[in-house]
Amino acid sequence: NNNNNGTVPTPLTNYLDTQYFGEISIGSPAQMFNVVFDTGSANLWVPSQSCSPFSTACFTHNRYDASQSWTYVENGTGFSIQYASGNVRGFLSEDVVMVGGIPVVQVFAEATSLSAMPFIFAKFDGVLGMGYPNVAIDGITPVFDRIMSQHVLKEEVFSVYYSRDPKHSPGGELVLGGTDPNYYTGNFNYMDTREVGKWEVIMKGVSVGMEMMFCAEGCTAVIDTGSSYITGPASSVSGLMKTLGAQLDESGYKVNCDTVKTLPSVTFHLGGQEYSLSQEDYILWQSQIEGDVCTVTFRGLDVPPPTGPIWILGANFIARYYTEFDRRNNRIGFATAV
Ligand SMILES: CC(C)(C)OC(=O)N[C@@H]1CNC[C@H](C(=O)N(Cc2cccc(Cl)c2Cl)C2CC2)C1
Repeated sequence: NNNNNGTVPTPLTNYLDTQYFGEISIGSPAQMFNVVFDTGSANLWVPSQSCSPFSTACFTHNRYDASQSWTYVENGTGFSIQYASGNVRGFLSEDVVMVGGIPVVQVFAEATSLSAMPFIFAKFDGVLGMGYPNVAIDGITPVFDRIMSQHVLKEEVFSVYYSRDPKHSPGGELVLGGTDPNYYTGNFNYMDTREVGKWEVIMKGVSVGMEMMFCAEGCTAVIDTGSSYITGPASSVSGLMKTLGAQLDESGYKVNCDTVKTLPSVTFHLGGQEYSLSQEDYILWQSQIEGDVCTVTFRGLDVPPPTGPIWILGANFIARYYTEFDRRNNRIGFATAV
């Protein structure tokens, strides 16, 4: 619903503070899909009606049926994405995609095979990449670029609000064309992207409490709306966890819930500003039968050069800092989220 001031809001659902997704439609008549708006990638894919019966992850999600859409255009080019955590394979199709009520004729991928890991845990059906065209696989023009070329947006930016409380409604909001003052306070602090073509910035350090501990000589931080957590080089994260007294077990780093209130804040030095996360921002506190479990929402991930070493600031960072992605000026802005 383009409320005529050139900004288009899409409400997001928050699933356990780890998955934030919104609804789009593909085809005529509209076939609905829940997608993650992912700044770390630049392709749109959804499960296909023709996915293999052995792909469990496919059958537990909404699937696109080309035969039911009269605006479908065949393409058939092969498609595959290799994620760190799994892979997606399929073929390209073209149809009308509606995002926030804006129609675009879009080339997207019909996924015919989805690796069970991690997609059986996905509450969303697919991914709508909000990255730059040069990140797009098969050189497909991304959705946001197709929307920008329609000149319907007030500004060539999009903004993301992620709620921190799964009971809060809405669980989040994507705004195309501007920002939503209902979800942030104070001013935006902007920093240029490290290079044109990726939603990443130069980070000047990571401190724990008052002590600068990592990335003191500078490193790269990817601002990734499609990642649940914060990841950093495995050696740095394990050093950080030792400082927090966290133990690594099969499902991540855990701390004793009794110690949570004494934990130090972790601060990311970006663009001349300090962005701190306190313990309630980076601890996932789950009350379970056998007692409370407190997970530290940081993960070690070694991304090989030339891309890495990098830190990835995901949903738990964005939930604290409302984020504006500015394609006009190739910069990212942060304001304190409400
Ligand atoms: C190189 C290239 C392939 C472009 O890299 C990427 O696409 N990199 C993507 C960067 N953003 C996060 C993406 C991701 O990890 N998932 C999986 C995921 C994330 C959170 C929770 C769940 Cl359940 C899942 Cl399945 C996609 C859903 C966004 C990978």
